[in-house]
Amino acid sequence: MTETAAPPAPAGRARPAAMPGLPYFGGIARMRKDPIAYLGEASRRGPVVRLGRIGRRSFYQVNDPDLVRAVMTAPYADVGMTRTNDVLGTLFGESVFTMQGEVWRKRRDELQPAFRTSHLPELFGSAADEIDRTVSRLAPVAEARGSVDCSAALLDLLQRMIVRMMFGVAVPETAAQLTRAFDYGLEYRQRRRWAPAGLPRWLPTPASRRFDDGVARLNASITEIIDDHRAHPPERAGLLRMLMECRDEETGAGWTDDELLAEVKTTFVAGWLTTATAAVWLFDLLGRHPEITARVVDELDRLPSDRPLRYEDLHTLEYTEDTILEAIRLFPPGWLLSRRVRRTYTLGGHRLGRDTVLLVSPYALHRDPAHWTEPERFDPGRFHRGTHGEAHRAAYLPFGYGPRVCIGRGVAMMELKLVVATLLRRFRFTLADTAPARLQPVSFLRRADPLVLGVAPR
Ligand code: HEM
Repeated sequence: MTETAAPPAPAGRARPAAMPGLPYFGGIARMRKDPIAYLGEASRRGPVVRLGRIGRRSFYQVNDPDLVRAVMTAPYADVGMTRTNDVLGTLFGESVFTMQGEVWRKRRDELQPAFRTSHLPELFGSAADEIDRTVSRLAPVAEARGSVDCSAALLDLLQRMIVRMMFGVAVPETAAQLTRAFDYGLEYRQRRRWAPAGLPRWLPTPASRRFDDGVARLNASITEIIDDHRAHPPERAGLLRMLMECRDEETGAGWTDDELLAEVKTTFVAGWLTTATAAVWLFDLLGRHPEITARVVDELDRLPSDRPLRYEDLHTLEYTEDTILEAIRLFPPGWLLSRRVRRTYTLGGHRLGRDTVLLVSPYALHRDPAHWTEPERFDPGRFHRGTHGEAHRAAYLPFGYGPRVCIGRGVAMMELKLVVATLLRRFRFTLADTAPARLQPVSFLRRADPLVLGVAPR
Protein backbone atom coordinates (compact mmCIF):
# COMPACT_ATOMS: atom_id res chain seq x y z
CA MET A 1 0.00 0.00 0.00
CA THR A 2 1.35 3.43 -0.92
CA GLU A 3 2.20 5.91 1.75
CA THR A 4 1.97 9.64 1.20
CA ALA A 5 3.18 12.59 3.14
CA ALA A 6 1.43 15.67 4.50
CA PRO A 7 3.38 18.53 6.17
CA PRO A 8 6.40 17.66 8.34
CA ALA A 9 6.09 16.63 11.97
CA PRO A 10 6.71 19.08 14.76
CA ALA A 11 10.27 18.24 15.82
CA GLY A 12 10.70 15.49 18.36
CA ARG A 13 7.14 14.14 18.44
CA ALA A 14 6.86 10.52 17.47
CA ARG A 15 3.43 9.68 18.82
CA PRO A 16 0.52 12.07 18.77
CA ALA A 17 -0.82 13.38 22.04
CA ALA A 18 -3.77 11.37 23.29
CA MET A 19 -6.84 12.20 25.32
CA PRO A 20 -6.83 10.39 28.65
CA GLY A 21 -9.25 7.52 29.05
CA LEU A 22 -9.59 3.78 28.93
CA PRO A 23 -6.86 1.71 27.32
CA TYR A 24 -7.63 1.14 23.62
CA PHE A 25 -10.92 3.12 23.62
CA GLY A 26 -9.37 6.34 24.89
CA GLY A 27 -11.69 8.99 26.27
CA ILE A 28 -14.24 8.86 23.49
CA ALA A 29 -17.14 7.99 25.80
CA ARG A 30 -16.82 11.55 27.11
CA MET A 31 -17.18 12.86 23.57
CA ARG A 32 -20.70 11.41 23.40
CA LYS A 33 -21.70 13.27 26.55
CA ASP A 34 -20.24 16.70 25.83
CA PRO A 35 -18.52 16.88 22.44
CA ILE A 36 -17.91 20.64 22.56
CA ALA A 37 -16.03 20.47 25.88
CA TYR A 38 -14.21 17.30 24.87
CA LEU A 39 -13.03 18.59 21.50
CA GLY A 40 -12.14 21.95 23.07
CA GLU A 41 -9.92 20.15 25.56
CA ALA A 42 -8.40 18.03 22.79
CA SER A 43 -7.67 21.14 20.73
CA ARG A 44 -5.19 22.30 23.38
CA ARG A 45 -3.25 19.06 23.52
CA GLY A 46 -1.31 19.21 20.29
CA PRO A 47 -1.47 19.58 16.52
CA VAL A 48 -2.87 16.05 16.06
CA VAL A 49 -4.57 14.37 19.01
CA ARG A 50 -5.72 10.79 19.36
CA LEU A 51 -9.26 10.81 20.75
CA GLY A 52 -9.92 7.09 21.00
CA ARG A 53 -11.93 4.40 19.25
CA ILE A 54 -15.52 3.64 18.43
CA GLY A 55 -15.75 0.03 17.32
CA ARG A 56 -12.96 -0.52 14.80
CA ARG A 57 -12.56 3.15 13.93
CA SER A 58 -9.80 5.28 15.44
CA PHE A 59 -10.58 8.98 15.83
CA TYR A 60 -8.04 11.81 15.70
CA GLN A 61 -8.55 15.53 15.97
CA VAL A 62 -6.52 17.86 13.74
CA ASN A 63 -5.85 21.22 15.41
CA ASP A 64 -2.98 22.88 13.59
CA PRO A 65 -4.21 25.09 10.69
CA ASP A 66 -1.41 23.92 8.37
CA LEU A 67 -2.38 20.32 9.03
CA VAL A 68 -6.08 21.18 8.69
CA ARG A 69 -5.28 22.64 5.28
CA ALA A 70 -3.33 19.48 4.37
CA VAL A 71 -6.26 17.23 5.31
CA MET A 72 -8.92 19.35 3.63
CA THR A 73 -6.95 19.56 0.38
CA ALA A 74 -5.47 16.03 0.42
CA PRO A 75 -5.86 14.00 -2.78
CA TYR A 76 -8.84 11.67 -2.75
CA ALA A 77 -6.49 8.69 -2.98
CA ASP A 78 -5.40 9.55 0.58
CA VAL A 79 -8.35 11.15 2.30
CA GLY A 80 -12.07 10.91 1.52
CA MET A 81 -15.37 11.91 3.05
CA THR A 82 -17.09 9.97 5.86
CA ARG A 83 -20.55 10.69 4.53
CA THR A 84 -21.44 7.95 2.10
CA ASN A 85 -22.98 5.44 4.54
CA ASP A 86 -24.38 8.16 6.65
CA VAL A 87 -28.09 8.62 7.25
CA LEU A 88 -27.85 11.95 5.46
CA GLY A 89 -26.74 9.93 2.44
CA THR A 90 -30.18 8.28 2.37
CA LEU A 91 -31.88 11.63 2.62
CA PHE A 92 -29.80 13.27 -0.09
CA GLY A 93 -29.35 10.36 -2.51
CA GLU A 94 -26.37 10.43 -4.89
CA SER A 95 -25.56 14.12 -4.85
CA VAL A 96 -22.61 16.50 -4.69
CA PHE A 97 -22.76 16.15 -0.91
CA THR A 98 -22.39 12.38 -0.81
CA MET A 99 -20.28 11.70 -3.92
CA GLN A 100 -16.52 11.28 -3.81
CA GLY A 101 -13.53 11.23 -6.11
CA GLU A 102 -13.92 11.72 -9.86
CA VAL A 103 -17.74 11.44 -9.91
CA TRP A 104 -17.93 14.18 -7.28
CA ARG A 105 -15.51 16.43 -9.26
CA LYS A 106 -17.64 16.08 -12.38
CA ARG A 107 -20.88 16.78 -10.53
CA ARG A 108 -19.39 19.78 -8.72
CA ASP A 109 -18.15 21.25 -12.02
CA GLU A 110 -21.59 20.80 -13.58
CA LEU A 111 -23.33 22.31 -10.57
CA GLN A 112 -21.05 25.31 -10.11
CA PRO A 113 -22.70 27.53 -12.80
CA ALA A 114 -26.07 27.35 -10.99
CA PHE A 115 -24.43 28.98 -7.96
CA ARG A 116 -22.61 31.73 -9.78
CA THR A 117 -22.86 35.27 -8.48
CA SER A 118 -24.77 36.43 -11.56
CA HIS A 119 -27.74 34.31 -10.41
CA LEU A 120 -27.90 35.91 -6.97
CA PRO A 121 -30.12 38.89 -7.96
CA GLU A 122 -32.76 36.47 -9.28
CA LEU A 123 -32.59 34.41 -6.08
CA PHE A 124 -32.68 37.60 -4.01
CA GLY A 125 -36.09 38.42 -5.56
CA SER A 126 -37.52 35.09 -4.38
CA ALA A 127 -36.00 35.34 -0.91
CA ALA A 128 -37.25 38.94 -0.52
CA ASP A 129 -40.84 37.88 -1.34
CA GLU A 130 -40.75 35.43 1.55
CA ILE A 131 -39.34 37.89 4.07
CA ASP A 132 -42.20 40.30 3.36
CA ARG A 133 -44.55 37.68 4.79
CA THR A 134 -42.48 37.45 7.96
CA VAL A 135 -42.53 41.24 8.32
CA SER A 136 -46.34 41.26 8.01
CA ARG A 137 -46.60 38.57 10.69
CA LEU A 138 -44.26 40.41 13.06
CA ALA A 139 -45.82 43.84 12.61
CA PRO A 140 -48.88 43.32 14.91
CA VAL A 141 -46.69 41.65 17.57
CA ALA A 142 -44.35 44.65 17.43
CA GLU A 143 -47.28 47.11 17.70
CA ALA A 144 -48.37 45.29 20.86
CA ARG A 145 -44.75 45.35 22.16
CA GLY A 146 -44.93 41.57 22.40
CA SER A 147 -42.27 38.91 22.20
CA VAL A 148 -41.51 36.35 19.55
CA ASP A 149 -39.87 32.92 19.40
CA CYS A 150 -37.17 33.98 16.95
CA SER A 151 -35.77 30.45 16.57
CA ALA A 152 -39.09 29.19 15.21
CA ALA A 153 -39.67 32.33 13.12
CA LEU A 154 -36.20 32.18 11.52
CA LEU A 155 -36.38 28.42 10.92
CA ASP A 156 -39.69 28.93 9.15
CA LEU A 157 -38.46 31.96 7.20
CA LEU A 158 -35.21 30.41 6.00
CA GLN A 159 -37.07 27.30 4.96
CA ARG A 160 -39.61 29.24 2.93
CA MET A 161 -36.71 31.18 1.41
CA ILE A 162 -34.79 28.10 0.23
CA VAL A 163 -37.96 26.44 -1.13
CA ARG A 164 -38.89 29.65 -2.97
CA MET A 165 -35.33 30.14 -4.27
CA MET A 166 -35.38 26.55 -5.48
CA PHE A 167 -38.71 26.59 -7.30
CA GLY A 168 -39.24 30.30 -7.98
CA VAL A 169 -42.70 29.90 -6.41
CA ALA A 170 -43.95 29.09 -2.88
CA VAL A 171 -44.67 25.37 -2.26
CA PRO A 172 -45.83 25.07 1.37
CA GLU A 173 -46.59 21.31 1.22
CA THR A 174 -43.04 20.50 0.16
CA ALA A 175 -41.73 22.70 2.93
CA ALA A 176 -43.78 20.77 5.50
CA GLN A 177 -42.62 17.40 4.13
CA LEU A 178 -39.06 18.58 4.16
CA THR A 179 -39.32 19.47 7.85
CA ARG A 180 -40.79 16.09 8.66
CA ALA A 181 -38.24 14.04 6.69
CA PHE A 182 -35.42 16.06 8.15
CA ASP A 183 -36.63 15.81 11.74
CA TYR A 184 -36.92 12.03 11.40
CA GLY A 185 -33.50 11.91 9.75
CA LEU A 186 -31.90 13.92 12.54
CA GLU A 187 -33.53 11.79 15.21
CA TYR A 188 -32.36 8.61 13.49
CA ARG A 189 -28.88 9.94 12.78
CA GLN A 190 -28.44 11.11 16.35
CA ARG A 191 -29.28 7.62 17.60
CA ARG A 192 -26.70 6.09 15.26
CA ARG A 193 -24.03 8.79 15.44
CA TRP A 194 -21.87 7.30 18.14
CA ALA A 195 -23.28 3.78 17.87
CA PRO A 196 -20.80 0.94 17.37
CA ALA A 197 -19.70 0.68 13.75
CA GLY A 198 -21.42 -1.96 11.69
CA LEU A 199 -24.99 -1.50 12.89
CA PRO A 200 -26.63 -2.13 9.52
CA ARG A 201 -28.55 0.72 7.98
CA TRP A 202 -31.22 -1.73 6.74
CA LEU A 203 -32.03 -2.93 10.27
CA PRO A 204 -35.67 -1.85 10.68
CA THR A 205 -36.32 0.16 13.82
CA PRO A 206 -39.25 2.51 14.52
CA ALA A 207 -36.88 5.47 13.95
CA SER A 208 -35.54 4.10 10.65
CA ARG A 209 -39.07 3.36 9.40
CA ARG A 210 -40.27 6.88 10.23
CA PHE A 211 -37.25 8.26 8.42
CA ASP A 212 -37.59 6.07 5.30
CA ASP A 213 -41.29 6.87 5.05
CA GLY A 214 -40.61 10.64 5.40
CA VAL A 215 -37.96 10.51 2.64
CA ALA A 216 -40.30 8.56 0.32
CA ARG A 217 -43.03 11.20 0.69
CA LEU A 218 -40.57 14.02 0.15
CA ASN A 219 -39.22 12.32 -3.00
CA ALA A 220 -42.71 11.88 -4.42
CA SER A 221 -43.61 15.51 -3.83
CA ILE A 222 -40.40 16.91 -5.36
CA THR A 223 -40.65 14.59 -8.38
CA GLU A 224 -44.13 15.95 -9.01
CA ILE A 225 -42.78 19.52 -8.92
CA ILE A 226 -39.94 18.62 -11.32
CA ASP A 227 -42.50 17.19 -13.78
CA ASP A 228 -44.63 20.28 -13.42
CA HIS A 229 -41.58 22.53 -13.96
CA ARG A 230 -40.77 20.76 -17.21
CA ALA A 231 -44.35 21.20 -18.42
CA HIS A 232 -44.87 24.78 -17.18
CA PRO A 233 -41.62 26.62 -16.38
CA PRO A 234 -42.39 29.34 -13.79
CA GLU A 235 -41.77 32.98 -14.63
CA ARG A 236 -39.00 33.52 -12.11
CA ALA A 237 -36.00 31.23 -12.58
CA GLY A 238 -35.31 29.33 -9.39
CA LEU A 239 -32.33 27.09 -8.66
CA LEU A 240 -34.29 24.14 -10.11
CA ARG A 241 -34.40 25.75 -13.53
CA MET A 242 -30.70 26.55 -13.22
CA LEU A 243 -30.07 22.90 -12.30
CA MET A 244 -32.16 21.81 -15.27
CA GLU A 245 -29.81 23.82 -17.44
CA CYS A 246 -26.76 21.94 -16.07
CA ARG A 247 -25.12 19.86 -18.78
CA ASP A 248 -22.75 16.92 -18.85
CA GLU A 249 -19.53 18.51 -20.07
CA GLU A 250 -18.65 15.61 -22.39
CA THR A 251 -22.02 14.54 -23.80
CA GLY A 252 -23.96 17.80 -23.39
CA ALA A 253 -26.86 15.77 -21.93
CA GLY A 254 -29.01 17.26 -19.15
CA TRP A 255 -29.54 15.56 -15.82
CA THR A 256 -31.99 12.74 -15.21
CA ASP A 257 -34.91 13.26 -12.83
CA ASP A 258 -33.14 11.19 -10.16
CA GLU A 259 -30.07 13.39 -10.39
CA LEU A 260 -32.20 16.51 -10.14
CA LEU A 261 -34.11 15.08 -7.19
CA ALA A 262 -30.88 14.36 -5.30
CA GLU A 263 -29.49 17.86 -5.86
CA VAL A 264 -32.78 19.57 -4.98
CA LYS A 265 -32.95 17.71 -1.66
CA THR A 266 -29.29 18.37 -0.96
CA THR A 267 -29.68 22.07 -1.55
CA PHE A 268 -32.74 22.15 0.72
CA VAL A 269 -31.07 20.40 3.57
CA ALA A 270 -27.57 21.82 3.21
CA GLY A 271 -28.94 25.32 2.66
CA TRP A 272 -31.76 25.51 5.17
CA LEU A 273 -30.76 24.53 8.69
CA THR A 274 -27.22 25.86 8.33
CA THR A 275 -28.45 29.32 7.41
CA ALA A 276 -31.33 29.26 9.90
CA THR A 277 -28.96 28.21 12.69
CA ALA A 278 -26.57 31.01 11.76
CA ALA A 279 -29.45 33.52 11.77
CA VAL A 280 -30.55 32.44 15.26
CA TRP A 281 -27.03 32.91 16.67
CA LEU A 282 -26.72 36.23 14.89
CA PHE A 283 -29.91 37.59 16.50
CA ASP A 284 -28.84 36.14 19.85
CA LEU A 285 -25.53 38.02 19.64
CA LEU A 286 -27.19 41.23 18.42
CA GLY A 287 -29.58 40.99 21.40
CA ARG A 288 -26.62 40.75 23.78
CA HIS A 289 -24.65 43.57 22.15
CA PRO A 290 -26.85 46.66 21.65
CA GLU A 291 -23.80 48.78 20.78
CA ILE A 292 -23.01 46.52 17.80
CA THR A 293 -26.67 46.43 16.77
CA ALA A 294 -26.64 50.26 16.83
CA ARG A 295 -23.72 50.29 14.38
CA VAL A 296 -25.50 47.83 12.07
CA VAL A 297 -28.66 49.96 12.22
CA ASP A 298 -26.60 53.08 11.56
CA GLU A 299 -25.28 51.46 8.39
CA LEU A 300 -28.80 50.42 7.34
CA ASP A 301 -30.10 53.95 7.92
CA ARG A 302 -27.79 55.17 5.20
CA LEU A 303 -29.88 53.29 2.63
CA PRO A 304 -32.86 55.12 1.06
CA SER A 305 -35.84 54.52 3.37
CA ASP A 306 -38.56 55.17 0.78
CA ARG A 307 -38.13 51.90 -1.10
CA PRO A 308 -37.61 48.20 -0.33
CA LEU A 309 -34.13 46.76 -0.11
CA ARG A 310 -32.47 45.93 -3.43
CA TYR A 311 -29.83 43.35 -4.22
CA GLU A 312 -27.25 46.07 -4.99
CA ASP A 313 -27.77 47.55 -1.49
CA LEU A 314 -26.23 44.43 0.04
CA HIS A 315 -22.80 45.41 -1.34
CA THR A 316 -22.79 48.56 0.79
CA LEU A 317 -23.43 46.69 4.04
CA GLU A 318 -19.83 46.11 5.08
CA TYR A 319 -20.29 46.26 8.85
CA THR A 320 -23.37 44.03 8.61
CA GLU A 321 -21.29 41.52 6.64
CA ASP A 322 -18.50 41.64 9.24
CA THR A 323 -21.09 41.04 11.97
CA ILE A 324 -22.36 37.93 10.19
CA LEU A 325 -18.81 36.62 9.67
CA GLU A 326 -18.11 37.17 13.36
CA ALA A 327 -21.33 35.42 14.43
CA ILE A 328 -20.43 32.32 12.43
CA ARG A 329 -16.92 32.44 13.87
CA LEU A 330 -18.31 32.14 17.41
CA PHE A 331 -21.10 29.75 16.45
CA PRO A 332 -20.23 27.91 13.24
CA PRO A 333 -23.33 25.87 12.27
CA GLY A 334 -21.01 23.19 10.79
CA TRP A 335 -19.17 22.82 14.10
CA LEU A 336 -17.51 19.49 13.24
CA LEU A 337 -16.09 18.30 9.92
CA SER A 338 -14.82 14.81 9.34
CA ARG A 339 -12.70 12.94 6.83
CA ARG A 340 -11.63 9.31 6.42
CA VAL A 341 -8.10 8.10 5.69
CA ARG A 342 -8.25 5.91 2.56
CA ARG A 343 -4.68 4.56 2.67
CA THR A 344 -1.89 4.88 5.21
CA TYR A 345 -1.35 8.59 5.56
CA THR A 346 1.31 10.57 7.36
CA LEU A 347 0.04 13.70 9.05
CA GLY A 348 2.36 15.92 11.06
CA GLY A 349 4.80 13.00 11.20
CA HIS A 350 2.23 10.52 12.52
CA ARG A 351 1.31 7.46 10.47
CA LEU A 352 -2.41 6.95 10.38
CA GLY A 353 -3.93 3.71 9.18
CA ARG A 354 -6.72 3.22 6.67
CA ASP A 355 -10.23 4.12 7.93
CA THR A 356 -8.90 6.43 10.63
CA VAL A 357 -11.42 9.23 11.10
CA LEU A 358 -9.95 12.74 11.16
CA LEU A 359 -12.04 15.38 12.92
CA VAL A 360 -11.65 19.10 12.36
CA SER A 361 -13.58 21.32 14.75
CA PRO A 362 -14.29 24.79 13.36
CA TYR A 363 -15.81 25.64 16.77
CA ALA A 364 -12.53 24.89 18.57
CA LEU A 365 -10.33 26.48 15.88
CA HIS A 366 -12.44 29.66 15.86
CA ARG A 367 -11.96 30.06 19.61
CA ASP A 368 -8.30 29.15 19.84
CA PRO A 369 -6.29 31.97 21.45
CA ALA A 370 -3.30 30.83 19.38
CA HIS A 371 -5.09 32.20 16.29
CA TRP A 372 -7.48 34.87 17.57
CA THR A 373 -7.06 37.82 19.90
CA GLU A 374 -9.62 37.60 22.73
CA PRO A 375 -11.42 34.79 20.92
CA GLU A 376 -14.49 34.79 23.18
CA ARG A 377 -15.25 38.46 22.43
CA PHE A 378 -17.92 39.29 19.82
CA ASP A 379 -16.04 41.81 17.71
CA PRO A 380 -17.11 42.26 14.06
CA GLY A 381 -14.23 44.73 13.72
CA ARG A 382 -11.78 41.84 13.41
CA PHE A 383 -13.24 41.15 9.94
CA HIS A 384 -12.99 44.75 8.79
CA ARG A 385 -11.89 44.81 5.17
CA GLY A 386 -8.15 44.77 4.96
CA THR A 387 -7.71 43.33 8.46
CA HIS A 388 -9.46 40.14 7.43
CA GLY A 389 -6.28 38.11 7.58
CA GLU A 390 -5.94 38.33 11.36
CA ALA A 391 -5.98 34.57 11.62
CA HIS A 392 -4.54 31.79 9.50
CA ARG A 393 -7.05 31.11 6.71
CA ALA A 394 -7.51 27.52 7.78
CA ALA A 395 -8.27 28.72 11.35
CA TYR A 396 -11.53 30.24 10.02
CA LEU A 397 -13.64 27.71 8.20
CA PRO A 398 -17.37 28.25 8.77
CA PHE A 399 -17.90 27.21 5.14
CA GLY A 400 -15.24 24.52 5.12
CA TYR A 401 -11.97 24.67 3.24
CA GLY A 402 -10.46 23.40 0.01
CA PRO A 403 -12.21 21.81 -2.94
CA ARG A 404 -15.26 20.79 -0.90
CA VAL A 405 -15.85 24.27 0.46
CA CYS A 406 -19.56 25.19 0.69
CA ILE A 407 -20.96 25.75 -2.79
CA GLY A 408 -23.80 27.86 -1.37
CA ARG A 409 -21.79 30.35 0.67
CA GLY A 410 -22.71 33.26 -1.62
CA VAL A 411 -26.40 32.37 -1.31
CA ALA A 412 -26.05 32.02 2.47
CA MET A 413 -24.37 35.42 2.92
CA MET A 414 -27.00 37.04 0.70
CA GLU A 415 -29.86 35.52 2.71
CA LEU A 416 -28.35 36.45 6.06
CA LYS A 417 -27.75 40.04 5.00
CA LEU A 418 -31.26 40.30 3.60
CA VAL A 419 -32.79 38.92 6.82
CA VAL A 420 -30.81 41.12 9.17
CA ALA A 421 -31.20 44.25 7.05
CA THR A 422 -34.96 43.85 6.50
CA LEU A 423 -35.79 42.99 10.09
CA LEU A 424 -33.56 45.61 11.75
CA ARG A 425 -34.86 48.32 9.42
CA ARG A 426 -38.41 47.62 10.63
CA PHE A 427 -38.11 46.39 14.21
CA ARG A 428 -36.19 46.78 17.45
CA PHE A 429 -35.37 43.49 19.16
CA THR A 430 -34.45 43.04 22.82
CA LEU A 431 -33.12 40.02 24.66
CA ALA A 432 -34.56 39.72 28.17
CA ASP A 433 -32.76 36.55 29.22
CA THR A 434 -29.05 37.23 28.89
CA ALA A 435 -27.93 33.99 30.60
CA PRO A 436 -25.33 32.19 28.43
CA ALA A 437 -27.08 30.19 25.73
CA ARG A 438 -26.84 26.40 25.98
CA LEU A 439 -25.42 24.66 22.93
CA GLN A 440 -26.96 21.64 21.23
CA PRO A 441 -24.28 20.17 18.98
CA VAL A 442 -26.24 17.83 16.72
CA SER A 443 -25.69 17.78 12.95
CA PHE A 444 -25.60 21.57 13.30
CA LEU A 445 -24.64 23.67 16.26
CA ARG A 446 -28.10 24.55 17.45
CA ARG A 447 -29.16 26.83 20.28
CA ALA A 448 -30.64 24.37 22.79
CA ASP A 449 -33.39 26.74 24.02
CA PRO A 450 -35.65 28.88 21.85
CA LEU A 451 -34.43 32.44 21.35
CA VAL A 452 -37.22 34.65 22.66
CA LEU A 453 -36.86 38.33 21.77
CA GLY A 454 -38.99 41.34 22.63
CA VAL A 455 -40.06 43.13 19.45
CA ALA A 456 -41.14 46.73 18.91
CA PRO A 457 -41.47 48.96 15.85
CA ARG A 458 -38.49 51.22 15.02
C1 HEM B 1 -24.53 29.85 6.96
C2 HEM B 1 -24.88 28.92 6.10
C3 HEM B 1 -24.01 27.77 5.69
C4 HEM B 1 -22.96 27.18 6.34
C5 HEM B 1 -22.36 27.57 7.69
C6 HEM B 1 -22.48 26.10 5.49
C7 HEM B 1 -21.39 25.29 5.80
C8 HEM B 1 -20.89 24.32 4.97
C9 HEM B 1 -19.68 23.57 5.23
C10 HEM B 1 -18.81 23.71 6.47
C11 HEM B 1 -19.49 22.72 4.18
C12 HEM B 1 -18.30 21.78 3.98
C13 HEM B 1 -18.47 20.50 4.73
C14 HEM B 1 -17.23 19.64 4.71
O1 HEM B 1 -16.19 20.04 4.21
O2 HEM B 1 -17.32 18.51 5.24
C15 HEM B 1 -20.60 22.91 3.26
C16 HEM B 1 -20.79 22.20 2.09
C17 HEM B 1 -21.89 22.35 1.29
N1 HEM B 1 -22.86 23.33 1.37
FE1 HEM B 1 -22.99 24.76 2.80
N2 HEM B 1 -23.26 26.03 4.38
C18 HEM B 1 -24.20 27.03 4.45
C19 HEM B 1 -25.16 27.33 3.49
C20 HEM B 1 -25.37 26.63 2.33
C21 HEM B 1 -26.36 26.95 1.33
C22 HEM B 1 -27.31 28.17 1.39
C23 HEM B 1 -26.29 25.98 0.36
C24 HEM B 1 -27.09 25.83 -0.89
C25 HEM B 1 -27.93 26.72 -1.35
C26 HEM B 1 -25.25 25.06 0.76
C27 HEM B 1 -24.86 23.94 0.06
C28 HEM B 1 -23.76 23.15 0.36
C29 HEM B 1 -23.37 21.98 -0.42
C30 HEM B 1 -24.11 21.42 -1.64
C31 HEM B 1 -22.20 21.48 0.16
C32 HEM B 1 -21.39 20.27 -0.29
C33 HEM B 1 -20.33 20.71 -1.29
C34 HEM B 1 -19.41 19.59 -1.74
O3 HEM B 1 -19.21 18.64 -0.99
O4 HEM B 1 -18.88 19.73 -2.86
N3 HEM B 1 -24.70 25.49 1.95
N4 HEM B 1 -21.42 23.91 3.75
